[in-house]
Amino acid sequence: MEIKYKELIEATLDELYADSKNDKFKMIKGFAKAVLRPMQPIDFKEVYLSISKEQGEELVELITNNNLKNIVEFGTSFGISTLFLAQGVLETKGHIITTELIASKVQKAIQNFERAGVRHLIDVRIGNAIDTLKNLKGSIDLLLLDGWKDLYLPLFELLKSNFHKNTIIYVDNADMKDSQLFLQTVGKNPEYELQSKFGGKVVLITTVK
Ligand SMILES: C[S@@+](CC[C@H](N)C(=O)[O-])C[C@H]1O[C@@H](n2cnc3c(N)ncnc32)[C@H](O)[C@@H]1O
Repeated sequence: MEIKYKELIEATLDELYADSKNDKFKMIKGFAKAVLRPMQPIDFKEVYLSISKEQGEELVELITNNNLKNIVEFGTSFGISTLFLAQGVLETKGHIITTELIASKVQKAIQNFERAGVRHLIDVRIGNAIDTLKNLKGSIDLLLLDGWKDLYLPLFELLKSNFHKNTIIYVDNADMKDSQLFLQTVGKNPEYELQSKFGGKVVLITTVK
């Protein structure tokens, strides 16, 4: 990766991680809004909810070690995970489609991609992932699932025809209830293999070879 990109991405990530230190307080506000009704993404419009730095660094390795080029991400938030994906595809000469429901988050994510010098690698889609990823053309090498967990199964079904025998599906927050239901369903299919990482926080789904 050119030094120019490496420095810009790392500087942007450092700033974003520093800012995300306030997530805990902002999350309490989000939970408070959801006392009398189910939680909604808008309740967390100020919150990063990002993957950890260790996860991000491992994602970069996953992309470069497996030469993954066509990447789709569900759940952009402010773009932390997308910036790690960008580090990977700078090496493999790939590109990223990422999608986020909350327009204000998308605006900030785009600013972050511009600051990091990688906007040209990222197709950012605003709206419900079920709509924005409908009729997706081309194959997917890596699908990162990191949005609302009840959509993991419908999105997996929607995008299944874009998978190939080496596609990797990265499931974040795999230990949450809805993710577990999704993984139980996929795990029943003998075509797929599940590998747990980060103490069960992440599961990688691959095709049995
Ligand atoms: C856990 S956060 C993503 C964090 C991000 N991947 C990172 O590591 O920086 C989940 C995001 O998914 C978004 N989201 C929830 N439901 C969605 C939907 N139906 N379509 C698109 N995005 C959605 C939320 O607004 C939230 O920003």
